[in-house]
Amino acid sequence: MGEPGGPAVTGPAGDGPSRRPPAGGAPVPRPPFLRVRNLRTGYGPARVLQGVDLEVEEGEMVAVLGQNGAGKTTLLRALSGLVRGRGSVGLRGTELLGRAPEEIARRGVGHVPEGRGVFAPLTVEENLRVGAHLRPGSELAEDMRHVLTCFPVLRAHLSQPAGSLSGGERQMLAIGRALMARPRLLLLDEPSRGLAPLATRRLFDVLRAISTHERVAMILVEQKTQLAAEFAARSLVMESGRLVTPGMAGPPGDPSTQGTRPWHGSPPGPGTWQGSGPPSTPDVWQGPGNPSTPDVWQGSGEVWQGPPSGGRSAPGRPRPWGRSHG
Ligand SMILES: Nc1ncnc2c1ncn2[C@@H]1O[C@H](COP(=O)(O)OP(=O)(O)OP(=O)(O)O)[C@@H](O)[C@H]1O
Repeated sequence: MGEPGGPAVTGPAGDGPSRRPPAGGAPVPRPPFLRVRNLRTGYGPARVLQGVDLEVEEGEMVAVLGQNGAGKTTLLRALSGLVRGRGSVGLRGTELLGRAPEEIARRGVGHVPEGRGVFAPLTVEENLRVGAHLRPGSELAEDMRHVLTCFPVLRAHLSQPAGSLSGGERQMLAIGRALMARPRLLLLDEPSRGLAPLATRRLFDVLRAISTHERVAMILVEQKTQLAAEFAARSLVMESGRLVTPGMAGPPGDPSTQGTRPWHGSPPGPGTWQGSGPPSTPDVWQGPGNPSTPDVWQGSGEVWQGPPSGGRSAPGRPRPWGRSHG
């Protein structure tokens, strides 16, 4: 069951990274397009997600990698409301947890599940129309044109049953059907499954173009890790029910986050925290030892040693801890 009374997600939706500053003041950071906090869920007594934290910006493609059974599919299901979660999932400032899957879809979340889910007896065109059932009819022709521009190969098969398509064509149809709903966030579960490397590259090219030019955020669950990492703006790994960034060091003494990022919580002692990332995807470091007064470190591709000996460090101001190595 979701937690409607969970942490409030506030702030207006919009395009830029920050709101207009109050007269004479610094810009107020806008909440990220998607902000997931401490998301937990499972199946019956089995806990799968143990506290996922994730932020995705508008138009950003994030790859989620990890071992079989790590919980990647479960994460996508929780985000689209197919399994109930606890914690917080904020989309453009609106809490999604506790809402029905159809309402989440209506709010702009498209989910392409694993396995090329298409309606095999329906034609390609009928499948696409089904995808548009949440949208006004007058836009259907325009959306259809758009999808066929993204996946021109489907045009030749419009009146053919979807069940007769090749694996790659079915995958394109499944994604095309999701696009018909004009999602702002697209959840893609192993879209490359069964595709040859060249076909995967072509598909990822199309996805990246959609994310870049139409500002559709994407969470791409993939087993083809290298290729996914090449196309995505960021890669995260599902580990022990949490999302971590490969190659980043957490606070020493915390085995659950050792060598990983992001990390939230009180550090057990001075150590090294490594962060990186473009300014549009700030890294948050909370501490030291007092979660109520978080320090915010905004990533700049540098590596900083910490934690600070005390006090807060605002972005752009000198930090009380030094740069260690780059
Ligand atoms: N419907 C379900 N009922 C019970 N357990 C489930 C269900 N779906 C998944 N699980 C279990 O939840 C855990 C996570 O599964 P999930 O499918 O999310 O992993 P995954 O990372 O996507 O794996 P893969 O890469 O193999 O697809 C696994 O242990 C799996 O057996």
